[in-house]
Amino acid sequence: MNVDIRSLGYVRVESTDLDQWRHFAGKVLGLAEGRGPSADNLYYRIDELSARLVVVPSDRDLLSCMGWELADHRALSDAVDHLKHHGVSVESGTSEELAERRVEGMVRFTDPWDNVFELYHGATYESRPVVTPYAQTFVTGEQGMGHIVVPVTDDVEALRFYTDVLGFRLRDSMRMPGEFVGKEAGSTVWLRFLGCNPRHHSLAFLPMPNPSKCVHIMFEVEKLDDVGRALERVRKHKVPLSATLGRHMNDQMVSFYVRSPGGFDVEYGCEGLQVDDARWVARESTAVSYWGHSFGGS
Ligand SMILES: Cc1ccc(O)c(O)c1CC[C@@H]1C(=O)CC[C@]2(C)C(=O)CC[C@@H]12
Ligand SMILES: [Fe+2]
Repeated sequence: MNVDIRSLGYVRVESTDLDQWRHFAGKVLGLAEGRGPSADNLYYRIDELSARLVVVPSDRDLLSCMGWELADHRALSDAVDHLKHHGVSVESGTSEELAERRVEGMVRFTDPWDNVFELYHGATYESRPVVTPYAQTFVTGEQGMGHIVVPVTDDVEALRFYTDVLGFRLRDSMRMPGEFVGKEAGSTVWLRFLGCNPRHHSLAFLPMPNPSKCVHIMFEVEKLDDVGRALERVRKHKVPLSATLGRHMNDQMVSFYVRSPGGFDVEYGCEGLQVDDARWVARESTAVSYWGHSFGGS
């Protein structure tokens, strides 16, 4: 009886302006627009899975939920037992929700900071190869769709919840001055990076509230040239750059950050580190990046 999450599977976003998302996801990020069960939503593919990013019409712009993939129905029922044992209230996906997500089974719960997690199994995948608008290949497979950084308010409890209750493994930590996140001067808070597969981190948390309910989501492409070409599209379409190109210290990813229509950032990178749990040692990185990643300056 445990939670055995295999990867970040999908992200659902609420949007007041789907045209803006269509432009951003298709023309800037270069995701492949697909079709899905509802004509009202936007569905994006980056690999064989039917949809990785889904944009749903709403009266607000924010992250709706994250979908985390489990191996099968047995893994999902073990996860539910474990969550209930830890006092988490879990609701089952309705038949409409399963049909919309094209998964066989799904449950939903919120963490103590109102982040919405969906655990699912049995997603559909497509026979036709994905054709992305700029011919880039996304790094997915057992590493999942990428990573996501969510806001929390208690970094100590968040580490306990995501590791002991959700089964993520600690991969790296970064100390931040409390002032930076509105806490007392001289205090320290932790930014933690957590994994569930060979990707260095699939989930991270920042101890600072965020109205969009997400700090960023990250997509990884195979080639540096595809990161550079995406950066040129960002400039061409005058999308606000949140951080310049740089190489992170902990996962060694070369990436940049852009502001999405959801109010959170999208990180777009390549060359992310893969780790082996049997040998990995979680340490404390002492810088955001080896070079670059100037936040708030382009
Ligand atoms: C430090 C780091 C390592 C690997 C990553 O994939 C990654 O996104 C980060 C940066 C995390 C973080 C952020 O996204 C929001 C703005 C933050 C809090 C900073 O101002 C420093 C670290 C940044
Ligand atoms: Fe990131």
